[in-house]
Amino acid sequence: MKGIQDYYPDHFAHCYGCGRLNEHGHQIKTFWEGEGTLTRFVPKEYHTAIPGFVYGGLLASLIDCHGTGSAALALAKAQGIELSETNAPRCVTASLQVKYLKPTPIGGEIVIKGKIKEVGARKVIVEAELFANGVLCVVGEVVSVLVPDNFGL
Ligand SMILES: CCCCCCCCCCCCCC(=O)SCCNC(=O)CCNC(=O)[C@H](O)C(C)(C)COP(=O)(O)OP(=O)(O)OC[C@H]1O[C@@H](n2cnc3c(N)ncnc32)[C@H](O)[C@@H]1OP(=O)(O)O
Repeated sequence: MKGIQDYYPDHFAHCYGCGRLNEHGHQIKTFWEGEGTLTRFVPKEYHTAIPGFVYGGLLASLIDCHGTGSAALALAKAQGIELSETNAPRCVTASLQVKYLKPTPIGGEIVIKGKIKEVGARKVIVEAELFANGVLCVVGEVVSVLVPDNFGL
């Protein structure tokens, strides 16, 4: 199953967190799950803060790119955009807030769930919850803004 990131134009697909063309990056995929969004990620041993627990910066980056992916999904839905390899909205992070509620263990899958709080013409606010082994460890809020398709070209 494809994530929204599989539809980003190539020139927007190099992000360290979510770019499918960044061989060194996380390459996360974000999907709709009901009215919410979903991203899964399995941390490696080297994503360590202290042995056994995930580095917080990695968790922030997962919430960041889950937020921009969720925002792109929400804009596509709100604006009736049919996703294709040359046609997907692309959002950039304007603001990222993260609260670490509990240490996040390494070992097993992380699940990030997103709730679309607000969708405007260009701005989307996404609330995120990050779970490890079913336990809520981190919450966040991402403000994303649509970038023009020719940005950087
Ligand atoms: C380095 C990457 C650069 C971009 C690459 C794009 C390619 C994709 C790559 C993907 C990488 C993936 C992830 C990464 O790592 S992205 C890397 C980290 N992010 C950045 O470098 C973004 C840098 N900032 C900007 O480029 C501009 O400031 C943006 C584009 C964000 C807005 O400037 P722009 O002039 O376009 O917009 P606007 O002023 O008309 O405002 C529009 C709406 O947004 C609201 N708002 C604005 N700022 C904030 C804020 N801080 N908090 C809350 N809200 C904010 C504003 O009130 C308004 O709301 P409303 O009044 O409509 O309700």
